[in-house]
Amino acid sequence: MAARSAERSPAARRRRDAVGAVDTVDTVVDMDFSKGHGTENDFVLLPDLDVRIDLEPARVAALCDRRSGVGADGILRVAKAGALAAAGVLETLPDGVAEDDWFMDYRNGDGSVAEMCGNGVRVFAHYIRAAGFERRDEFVVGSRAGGKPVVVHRADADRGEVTVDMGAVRELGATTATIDGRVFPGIGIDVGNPHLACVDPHLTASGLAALDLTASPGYDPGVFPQGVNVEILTALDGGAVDMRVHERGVGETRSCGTGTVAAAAAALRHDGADAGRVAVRVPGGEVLVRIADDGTATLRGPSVLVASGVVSDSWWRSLTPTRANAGA
Ligand SMILES: N[C@@H](CCC[C@H](N)C(=O)O)C(=O)O
Repeated sequence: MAARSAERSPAARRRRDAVGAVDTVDTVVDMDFSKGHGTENDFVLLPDLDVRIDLEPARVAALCDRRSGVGADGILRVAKAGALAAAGVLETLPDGVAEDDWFMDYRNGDGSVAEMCGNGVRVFAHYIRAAGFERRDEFVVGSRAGGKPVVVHRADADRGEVTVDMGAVRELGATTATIDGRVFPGIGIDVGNPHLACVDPHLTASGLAALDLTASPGYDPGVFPQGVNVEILTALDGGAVDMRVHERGVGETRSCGTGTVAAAAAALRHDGADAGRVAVRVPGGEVLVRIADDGTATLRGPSVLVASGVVSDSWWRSLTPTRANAGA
């Protein structure tokens, strides 16, 4: 997966040096953060317009830890795409992303980088509006999977509602997932990041709720060499499905935006349709997915900003003694 190896590449370092950009190691003091969620898929948002925060994996994991950190499924660094490229965080600007576009620099809770996060884009867009960084209702949020146009329907201090143009939904073919000791047929789906969506027509909402998703589902690494997010769902009934998800780099989460798009595509395909509108119920709420005839999708749903604060500078520096505390 290109996005994972693009961090701090020699080419990116050369460009950063050429433009005299700041290094991202420990030049930030007392980091501001906000905490938000989209259907209970929760994130720590780090406004970092000058790209000074060193988001090395161990620090991301520590910040996301639910007992010893702030606690979240992932981190959303808030910056402009051009600033991230200048700092060497992005090697190149992804398709459809301009230097002046906002960029959601997403990290999973285990510190790994992922190409895209559908709920993250919704919360990111709500946050930059609520925080006053952006005034428009329609703009592009960059991700490693390309530019994602958003429409902000509502952006109050705490509540938001956002539609994301998720772009192309690409089927990767039939495969299986092993969940809770059972093998489920499913299809691989690329929504910018990899998914394996399994529709089980015999599954009821209560049967779905009873499945044990604590262990990582089994999958074919030949089909998903970079790992995969696995969705298990009921068949379409009255335009809606129930879904649970086990996310790559996180574990079970209460919602996954890209996962709901993959689930909607799989549910429609199971019904013999290519396009349509699907309400996807997840443990953390409900979102609406529309898949168009041209194979692109939109995702609409709520966003909530619940808190803001400051990360202790001494705690943050204590996380990486070899770098942050060198000489201290
Ligand atoms: N929760 C996200 C997806 C986050 C990335 C995923 N875990 C991966 O590694 O691909 C969403 O809302 O889409």
